[in-house]
Amino acid sequence: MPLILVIDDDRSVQHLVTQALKPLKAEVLTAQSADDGLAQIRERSPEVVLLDILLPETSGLELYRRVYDLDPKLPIIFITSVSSGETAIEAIKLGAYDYIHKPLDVEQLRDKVQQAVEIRRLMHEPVVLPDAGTEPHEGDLLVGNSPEMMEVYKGIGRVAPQDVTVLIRGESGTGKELVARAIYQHSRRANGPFLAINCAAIPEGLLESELFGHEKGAFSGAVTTRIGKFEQCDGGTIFLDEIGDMSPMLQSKVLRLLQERQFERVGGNKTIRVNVRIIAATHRDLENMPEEKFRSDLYYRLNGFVITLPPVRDRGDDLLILIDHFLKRFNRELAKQVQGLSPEALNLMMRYGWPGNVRELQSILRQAMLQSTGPVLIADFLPGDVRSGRRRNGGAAPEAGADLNRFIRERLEADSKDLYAESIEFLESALIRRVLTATGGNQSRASEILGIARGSLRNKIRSLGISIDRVVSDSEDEAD
Ligand SMILES: Nc1ncnc2c1ncn2[C@@H]1O[C@H](COP(=O)(O)OP(=O)(O)OP(=O)(O)O)[C@@H](O)[C@H]1O
Repeated sequence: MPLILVIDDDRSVQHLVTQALKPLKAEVLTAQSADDGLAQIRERSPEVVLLDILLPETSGLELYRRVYDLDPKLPIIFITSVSSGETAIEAIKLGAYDYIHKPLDVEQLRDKVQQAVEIRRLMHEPVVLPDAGTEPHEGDLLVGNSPEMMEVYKGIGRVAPQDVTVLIRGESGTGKELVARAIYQHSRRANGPFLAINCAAIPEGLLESELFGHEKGAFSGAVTTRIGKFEQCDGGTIFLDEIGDMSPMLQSKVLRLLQERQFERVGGNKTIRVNVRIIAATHRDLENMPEEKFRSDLYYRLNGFVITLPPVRDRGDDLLILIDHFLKRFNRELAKQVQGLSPEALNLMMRYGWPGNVRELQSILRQAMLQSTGPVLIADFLPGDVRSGRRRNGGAAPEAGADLNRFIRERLEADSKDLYAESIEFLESALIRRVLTATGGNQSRASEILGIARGSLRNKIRSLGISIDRVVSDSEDEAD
């Protein structure tokens, strides 16, 4: 339950905030003076503070500085009136999270508080890299020790202390946000601010102003100047999630920021210089997007350091480790005593393609555990998609990327008598599909890469029953 503190001498504001935040199931603390507010911050450690900018005796800005000294990463939302708008801008420049005008709009208040709670979680909740199998007492553990995940941990370790831009790639739910947080927390900017923007979630027209701010009167509705996230995050780290969904016009503004560290607010002509580290993420295949969708110069600029998260179906036995990890966690959280999965349930989980990756695994296990009554989780509690053995992610991809170990294990369980030939065929099929995906179905290019004659590639494609159209359309689906 989030803990929110309101510091305002006006009891009607305290009451309104308490009522407004009820749907968030938040506990709301109230303070009428600066001293009371500071005392509660020390004693109760709220997650977000709503602070009246016009407090009697102390100015809100002065109190902000004192709160900042106590906890520089505590998100503060100022409650302002139109007449105190300039002070609010000042506060944002000093690093306050946001501000909201009186009379308070309940929906807007709820949204801002929710976002602030999330930002606090991203900044404070530690991401722990695996270390000799110990489970941390707090925070999120990055689970898995497949070679692909080892590369990810190595990448985080290598890039975090360097002050460079990072691009995190991977399908939805593979842990890109977790990796971004880990980089931030292990960086030299760990004590500075961290802000996250999902570029796909904000309408195109609003994103520019959200990121770069705007001047008063820049467009109808711009009644006051607004400080954008880049300016607010000066000295810190910004996580641009789903950067592949950003419009080309904004891409060029981001490119300039990366190259020259400067920009102008919307409708402004004053050049503003900032020092922000960008961590970007995408599930899209940026290099194969047409120029009018994603600028290649930005792609090359972002591509300096890339961390690629593999899909769960390509992580081999990591799936078992992830299942074990979430079983333990949900046993704790849901007060259950599930010890494991029945062989049938486990087999179905291993065969499933996990298109939603770790996030989907988490939610399926949680749902199943909520329903389970005994110590063993049986297949009946798994959703239809998993039970039906459908792979849901387009047919070719799991086969192309599937794990050899898992294949061998399944064939051993099936008591195969031709495992050598079956495994070679499996490998050949996966390899050829993968290379054809990379070349967009171009067989000449694929035969060059593979180092085999075009004729023998054609024969293999035929004998292995590979459909070029299918491979290409599946790779396009993945990019969508
Ligand atoms: N290796 C991992 N170990 C433990 N938990 C993980 C791992 N990877 C992801 N998770 C968990 O899975 C969920 C999804 O992760 P996250 O939000 O980082 O994915 P994402 O790639 O950013 O997703 P999207 O592209 O949809 O935004 C989170 O709850 C995260 O904590």
